[in-house]
Amino acid sequence: MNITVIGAGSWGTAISGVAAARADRVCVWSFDEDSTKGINERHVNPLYLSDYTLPGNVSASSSYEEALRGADGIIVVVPSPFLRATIKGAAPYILHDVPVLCLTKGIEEGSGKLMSEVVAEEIGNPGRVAALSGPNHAEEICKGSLSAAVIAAEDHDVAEFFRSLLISPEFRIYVTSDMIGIETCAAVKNVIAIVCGVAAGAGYGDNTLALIMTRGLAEISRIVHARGGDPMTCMGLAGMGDLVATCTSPHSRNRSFGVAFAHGESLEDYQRRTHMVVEGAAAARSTAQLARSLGVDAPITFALESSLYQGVELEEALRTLLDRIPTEEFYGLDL
Ligand SMILES: NC(=O)C1=CN([C@@H]2O[C@H](COP(=O)(O)OP(=O)(O)OC[C@H]3O[C@@H](n4cnc5c(N)ncnc54)[C@H](O)[C@@H]3O)[C@@H](O)[C@H]2O)C=CC1
Ligand SMILES: O=C(CO)COP(=O)(O)O
Repeated sequence: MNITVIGAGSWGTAISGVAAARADRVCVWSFDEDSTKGINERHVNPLYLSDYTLPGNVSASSSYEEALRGADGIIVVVPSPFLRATIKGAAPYILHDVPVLCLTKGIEEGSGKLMSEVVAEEIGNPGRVAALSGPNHAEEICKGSLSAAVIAAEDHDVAEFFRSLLISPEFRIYVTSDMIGIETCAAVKNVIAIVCGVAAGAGYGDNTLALIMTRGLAEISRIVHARGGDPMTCMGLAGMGDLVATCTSPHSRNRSFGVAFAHGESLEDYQRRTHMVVEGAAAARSTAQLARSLGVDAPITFALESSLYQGVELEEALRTLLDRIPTEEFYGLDL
């Protein structure tokens, strides 16, 4: 079986190694020529997870045509800001019935579309597109550290195809049909993780962290419900599981950026310094747009959006949050 992974960042590199255990051949499409060269010559991606040696049946290419030739299954894992353009470029080489699994976490700005919806729009035949999410820091997955994820698909056979490709004793994979739920959780938890980082950077304690995570989960649930997903999904791996991992882990780029932002570093400087994506920064804007269009109250997201993009000082954004009068613990959804 031949698998193509589109995207050679940290998660693309780690998932290539996971897929290589069952596939005969894995070919990674990489935007960066240095990654392509490193993987083909030394089985190492010099830009991401550079201390991880990929299995010998993983190769790389910067050509869509070459990377996608003969693919029996495709995994898409490019950061959300580049997803549509990348899939548009790859689409002519993707056959109509090949199953596709989307690992990107985000919401498209402007359209409010989920990542699998963007992929399906560009390649057609939406029933063959699935999504995977969960608490899965690439740094731990590539070391075989015990983890779990959930795959969502409309078509159970598509979910099973990818589950049997990726499952192992170290990587437990559950399935669900709630694509909206898991993909919305995946995008919005990154926003909440930045705010947790901001609070930690500003000197707040663990009670505050728990407060932001819990009210963040309520915010995510309201958006999932309004978008047509199942709020119970928020209690699972893609919801609470990933929220806990991202809001507390030193591996999280979103949390780390929040800490740096509280200390005065700009988003641009942080991304240049780390050359990694901070998905929650893009998601703060796209989630806020989506919440407004759905008429959902999303105060934590609105506060981050205002200080990242509308020139509102961080202290003022936090004060706006704290000035809210606590009322009913749950509102706006049928939990
Ligand atoms: N890193 C992780 O542990 C996890 C990441 N994810 C998600 O996976 C997705 C990919 O993230 P990472 O692999 O972490 O990325 P990364 O931050 O490690 O790397 C950035 C990637 O963007 C690529 N890139 C830069 N400019 C580009 C362009 N113009 N067009 C196309 N690609 C370009 C780079 O080549 C590189 O592959 C994100 O949505 C992220 O939220 C999900 C679970 C775990
Ligand atoms: O989604 C992730 C872990 O599940 C990765 O989170 P960060 O992008 O914050 O590192």
